Amino acid sequence: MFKLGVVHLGLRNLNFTTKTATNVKCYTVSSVKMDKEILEKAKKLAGYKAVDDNLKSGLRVGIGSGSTIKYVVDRIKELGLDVICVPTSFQSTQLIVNAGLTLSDLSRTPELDITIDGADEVDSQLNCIKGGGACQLQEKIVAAASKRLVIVADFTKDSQAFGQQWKRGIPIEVVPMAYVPVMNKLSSMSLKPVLRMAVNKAGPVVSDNANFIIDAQFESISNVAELATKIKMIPGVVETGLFVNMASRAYFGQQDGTVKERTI
Ligand SMILES: O=C[C@H](O)[C@H](O)[C@H](O)COP(=O)(O)O
Repeated sequence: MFKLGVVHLGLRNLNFTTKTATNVKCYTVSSVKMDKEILEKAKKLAGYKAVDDNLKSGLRVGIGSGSTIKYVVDRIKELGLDVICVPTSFQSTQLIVNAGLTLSDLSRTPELDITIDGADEVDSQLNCIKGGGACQLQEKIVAAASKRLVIVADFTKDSQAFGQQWKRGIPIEVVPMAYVPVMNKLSSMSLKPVLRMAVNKAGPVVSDNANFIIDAQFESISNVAELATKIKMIPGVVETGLFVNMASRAYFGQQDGTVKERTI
């Protein structure tokens, strides 16, 4: 008799089995811990290198959201860089404030030199799937106000084509009263929409903008730009987690302690 379970590693899930038979691979508590340590190290490597290569005092910087961006903020603080920071979520605002960095917003700083942000999956053209933490709306607005978008991620986010690594679908932010018709439209486009449910709260995830999140699972995507436009055109959709032709460079922290860079 096998039992299936999921261990949550930040926004990433690691499937594992427990067993009563001897031929089943079993992830022990220590191997799961090691896996998390490797991922955290890779995130830190990417975050630190992105700051070292791209930031200097005086810049106006969009600060992304998620677990990797923490290391970007840590490095900015460590180097004592005097940058103006515009957040992309409640979490990002807290990171900036707790680090004692200069907090601004798009009303006071509408044009940014650069945004550094995480991603759930990055393809060979640096298109990204974002929104695993439900922050894609503000992230896209801030990235669009920036001259450059730089992605920081661990090696598990690095793909040739979408779906190779990220299995949870495209995060889509919707106005709550529209979620059923939006899900029906997505189904008619051969996507499999799932309303994202909250943990430690009854009911759905509610975004920083008081919207719901639908995760639209897919088999494959032949034209990312076309799909992003089609989804965005559905009434009730506020934003999608498809970031097409926005990023110009990505840093992927590797297991061996190096950082892989991709630039277009
Ligand atoms: O909504 C969340 C954001 O798009 C994150 O940047 C993305 O999910 C990557 O997060 P993490 O750095 O935790 O993998």
